[in-house]
Amino acid sequence: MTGPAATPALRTSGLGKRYGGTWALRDCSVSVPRGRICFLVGTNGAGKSTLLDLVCGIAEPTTGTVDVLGSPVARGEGSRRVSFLDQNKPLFRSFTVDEMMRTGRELNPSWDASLARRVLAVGDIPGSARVNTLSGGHRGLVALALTLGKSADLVLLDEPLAELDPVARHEVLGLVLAEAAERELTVVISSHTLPDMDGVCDYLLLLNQGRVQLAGEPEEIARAHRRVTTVPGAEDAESADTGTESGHTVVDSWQTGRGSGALVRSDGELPPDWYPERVTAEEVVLAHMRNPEVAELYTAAALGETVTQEAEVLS
Ligand SMILES: Nc1ncnc2c1ncn2[C@@H]1O[C@H](COP(=O)(O)OP(=O)(O)OP(=O)(O)O)[C@@H](O)[C@H]1O
Repeated sequence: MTGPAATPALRTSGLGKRYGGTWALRDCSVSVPRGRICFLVGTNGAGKSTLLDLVCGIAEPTTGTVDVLGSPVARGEGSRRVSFLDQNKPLFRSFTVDEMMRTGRELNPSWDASLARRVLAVGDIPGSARVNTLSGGHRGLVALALTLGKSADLVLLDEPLAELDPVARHEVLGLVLAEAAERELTVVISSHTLPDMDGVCDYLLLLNQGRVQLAGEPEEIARAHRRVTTVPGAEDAESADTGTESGHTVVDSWQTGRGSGALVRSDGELPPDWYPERVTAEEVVLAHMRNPEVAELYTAAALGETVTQEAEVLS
């Protein structure tokens, strides 16, 4: 594919951010195609907010570049095509909800009042309510209404669901999904709630200690892994040879009552006395979160221009 549709929504190349002596993000080279709902996951301090700050130009990279919808991002240069919901959900607290929405409309020529209203309706939030009288979850919905109302092509949401109850979370994700289906909207959602990915997420970015560890379509990533169990006397999954020569990598392993278990990345045959089962993307993410030393894995669509030599690529 060539032309604008082939231009990724987001592309980073060798992107890094150092604060003092600490790299918050390092060697990040990934591509997110347009029209995806991408979950950005990782343990606390993994670099998720740092990546979002770099993508929307709030922070300046120490190394590398970011391109959004084919154009390079420069620090402080907000784009009408990108909308960002900060983790702290900044709002004018003395404004009413209606006044906040009016501000959104005045600042954004392509303001989508209907979408903003639908987000507020999730919490039944009255327009006359003052922001400082709302609950944390409802303030989050007001901030989300402002972010989605901007009608941007790339929406970055930093932990938008954290304070929402499960029903509201489900409804908000439904709205995002419907909006993405209707136009070629790309949404990057930073989240710690892995079950929320199910049925919504069609792209996954896992950061671990400031590095990309998994990137691409969750089904492909899940298909590249197996949960194996062994019985007493079989080759122990915990101490098995791993690496490219053996055709599989043990990502995580544990002892069971009768043998051992492991989550393995495999592109070859497994030992005959290992019993493999399919896994979900959520299980794969959890296993990698616990094991930051495991090499990166990219699907073909996620591959940036430069990746480290150890990285594995699914074709
Ligand atoms: N302004 C800053 N000054 C110094 N260090 C920072 C700054 N911002 C982030 N960091 C550090 O960078 C690392 C990554 O932080 P970041 O906020 O990006 O992580 P995160 O994945 O969003 O975490 P969480 O899930 O807890 O929100 C952390 O070690 C953090 O302490």
